[in-house]
Amino acid sequence: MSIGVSQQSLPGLAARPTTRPTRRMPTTNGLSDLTVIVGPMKSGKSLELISLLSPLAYSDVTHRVYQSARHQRDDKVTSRSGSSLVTTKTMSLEPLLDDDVDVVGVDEIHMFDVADVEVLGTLIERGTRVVATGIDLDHRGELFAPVRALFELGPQVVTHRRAVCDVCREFRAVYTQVLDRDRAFTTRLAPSTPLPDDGTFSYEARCRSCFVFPTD
Ligand SMILES: Nc1ncnc2c1ncn2[C@@H]1O[C@H](COP(=O)(O)OP(=O)(O)O)[C@@H](O)[C@H]1O
Ligand SMILES: Cc1cn([C@H]2C[C@H](O)[C@@H](COP(=O)(O)O)O2)c(=O)[nH]c1=O
Repeated sequence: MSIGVSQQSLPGLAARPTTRPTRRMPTTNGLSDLTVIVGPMKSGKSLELISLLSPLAYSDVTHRVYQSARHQRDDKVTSRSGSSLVTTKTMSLEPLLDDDVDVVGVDEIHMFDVADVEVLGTLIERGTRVVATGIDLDHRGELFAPVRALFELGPQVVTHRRAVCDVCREFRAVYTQVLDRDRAFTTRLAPSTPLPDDGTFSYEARCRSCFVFPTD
């Protein structure tokens, strides 16, 4: 025979605390601990970052968006499709360690240093949700060191975006071709060299067949 007895009525059992934990985990639009968005230029990385983070402006979720100050095309995260985010430009992510927000967005992660990615790792351990975007492959077609460091943090969500190849028009561009006066720039610069987008070079999204790899 079973007798239905509520826990509260059992002698000797202390009443359960009804107060909530002090640090409330906010609802963050389904954001994981670390979300990484990569792909060539023009593949919609900024568009996706804006789509994920712009609704937070209407919520109680504390958040900030950073972009490398080495990126000179815009003064904030701006998608070619037109939308943008309020953004702080910075050379280093270290000052983020003095802040405590629920969500951090970082654009142009490939223009930061590996030490900056370590800062993101610390924030994630503290419970901050991080969304980082940038191009994964450099002018040589090789992985940027900070992007590699980001993958080594074990992101819960990785989105690899493709663009339309600016040469053959197939929707399979994974590389970014750097052009110097309309000709493929084939000099092999030092790994992870940030390149300006101020008119010095122009850039095309290209597929594996159309990308010109460095020759020297
Ligand atoms: N070659 C291309 N392939 C895909 N989209 C392109 C291309 N050229 C221009 N666009 C436009 O750019 C938008 C994506 O731009 P953006 O969000 O700034 O990308 P990213 O941040 O990856 O450089 C697309 O939605 C499309 O409107
Ligand atoms: C190929 C390549 C590009 N960059 C720079 C050029 C731009 O400032 C950004 C990418 O801009 P996006 O449209 O927001 O993707 O990166 C670079 O530094 N190094 C490179 O090899």
